[in-house]
Amino acid sequence: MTAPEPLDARAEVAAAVEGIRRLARHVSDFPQPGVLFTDLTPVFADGPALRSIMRALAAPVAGRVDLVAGIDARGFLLGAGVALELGTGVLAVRKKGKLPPPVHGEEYALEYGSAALEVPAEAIELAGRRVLVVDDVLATGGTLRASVDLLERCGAIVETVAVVAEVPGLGGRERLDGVGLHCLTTV
Ligand SMILES: O=P(O)(O)OC[C@H]1O[C@H](OP(=O)(O)OP(=O)(O)O)[C@H](O)[C@@H]1O
Ligand SMILES: Nc1ncnc2[nH]cnc12
Repeated sequence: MTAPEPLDARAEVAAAVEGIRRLARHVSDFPQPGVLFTDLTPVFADGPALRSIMRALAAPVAGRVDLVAGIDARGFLLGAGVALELGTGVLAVRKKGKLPPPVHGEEYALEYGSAALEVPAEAIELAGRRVLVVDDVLATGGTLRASVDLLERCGAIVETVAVVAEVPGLGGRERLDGVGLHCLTTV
């Protein structure tokens, strides 16, 4: 049996979910036919909702991580705020070609295409670091699976993957089998 979350974490999750449900936008056939796109930018533009989200993502791992990894690009909006809540630094996990060499990289497929993510190979010590990975949306799980694999290849210990919203029915949760997943809500 897992220990219950502290009361304040539950309150933050409830406030965050209310903001997400109220403000998230769903757009058909974007960025390509057949995709129902979940746009969280109106949620992040709301001060109280953004604050609740930062706190809700941070609370379960307080004291258990020493680095937050934000995924390019929407995960960047969350990464720095969550890191400030936790008192850690933030790592930008960047799309291919944005970081100077040397880098470690990982290719992946997502709901509407393929891409690659990179982190610095030497400039930041990742071996033994306990990392919280944050992003806005979990869909097929390709992005977060690649992020976890990349960070673990660099010697990091991924404590938890935290996302604001999960798009159900695309296999993302299954793709992250074996990884601690904290998802605030489904959309
Ligand atoms: O679970 P998946 O199928 O991998 O999809 C989820 C990813 O897709 C979106 O990013 P996108 O690649 O569109 O990049 P962006 O943040 O630059 O818009 C989203 O921010 C996640 O990172
Ligand atoms: N349906 C979706 N909505 C928002 N972001 C996504 N990334 C991948 N699939 C997505």
